[in-house]
Amino acid sequence: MKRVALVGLGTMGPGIAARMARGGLEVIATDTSGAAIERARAMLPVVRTVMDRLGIEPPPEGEAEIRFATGLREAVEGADLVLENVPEHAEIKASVYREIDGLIGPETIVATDTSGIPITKLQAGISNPARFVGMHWSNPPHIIPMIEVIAGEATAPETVGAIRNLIRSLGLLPVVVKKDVPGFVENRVLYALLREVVDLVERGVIDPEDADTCVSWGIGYKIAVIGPMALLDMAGLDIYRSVSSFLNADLCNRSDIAPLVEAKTGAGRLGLKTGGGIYDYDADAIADLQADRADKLIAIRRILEEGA
Ligand SMILES: NC(=O)C1=CN([C@@H]2O[C@H](COP(=O)(O)OP(=O)(O)OC[C@H]3O[C@@H](n4cnc5c(N)ncnc54)[C@H](O)[C@@H]3O)[C@@H](O)[C@H]2O)C=CC1
Ligand SMILES: Cc1ncc(C(=O)O)c(C(=O)O)c1O
Repeated sequence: MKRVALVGLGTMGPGIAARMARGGLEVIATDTSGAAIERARAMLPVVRTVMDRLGIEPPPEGEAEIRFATGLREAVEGADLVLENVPEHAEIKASVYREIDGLIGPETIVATDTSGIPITKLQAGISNPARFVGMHWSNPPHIIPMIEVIAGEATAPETVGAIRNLIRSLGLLPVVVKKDVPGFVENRVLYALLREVVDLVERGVIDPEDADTCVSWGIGYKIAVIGPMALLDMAGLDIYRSVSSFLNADLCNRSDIAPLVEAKTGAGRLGLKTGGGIYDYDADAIADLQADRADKLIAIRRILEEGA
């Protein structure tokens, strides 16, 4: 696999483009928004510096080029892989698949970075579903090494194998999800946690800052080293059995969107990208906050990879 077309340059696209180019893949990236293309172009030096600090080396042939295209036709022409990164709405994704369908060859793989729309549903809108697959990166994609690979009912095993091998060749960690369940694995786990934390904050059990301290220093720090299944063994399955016998029934099980989230999104408070969400952000301090987070993620990743 040599050439990748990346469609969508919002939160995820620029980091993915940079990571793939660092791995030697020629990237042609596009977005319907000219502003998004310019923002992505401007982000590349910062992202490359973070990858340098992570010690992510290019292959002997060197880092590949990233080009920006203003239209889908130019972006996907000659691509071995088209990676779709447009918003998480099935209809928007379907319109992209309809548009590229006539522009790509039978060998081109189309992958989606959907956070959790079933692949079987998305691949129904493409004429070669055997070459369609989920490739779910985690944010920030130039730092987090794990990528989920998900087959839909019509995905060929060779397509899964090709994407898994591609991820390995980039020095990243593919995890093949064996069933096409909504949210796959990473987001099922993350959203179980987020649902509970939002509920606890909403019910006044804890303030947002203390919830973050509790989860980051109590669970997050430990879980980076000891995964949840291994944690069960560390705690003892007898303990888990006793606690879960009364606690499971009391955990949040709401199936709608929490009022706190509806209120914030309704007021346009989407988080960092609008200058405020759960917390408020000073526009001048956002770059420093992101740099500080990148520094810490780099330091933790080095230790996890190399040992203390
Ligand atoms: N934000 C996150 O933390 C993560 C998001 N994802 C998934 O990745 C995908 C992209 O997410 P984000 O980057 O957060 O979205 P975003 O909303 O930040 O960016 C999407 C970009 O797609 C562009 N776009 C819309 N329609 C287009 C079209 N027809 N052709 C080309 N470009 C088009 C928009 O202009 C925008 O720049 C979604 O499916 C999302 O669920 C996956 C992992 C993490
Ligand atoms: C809130 C949220 N939702 C989805 C994702 C994703 O992986 O798709 C993430 C992420 O961190 O990557 C996320 O934080």
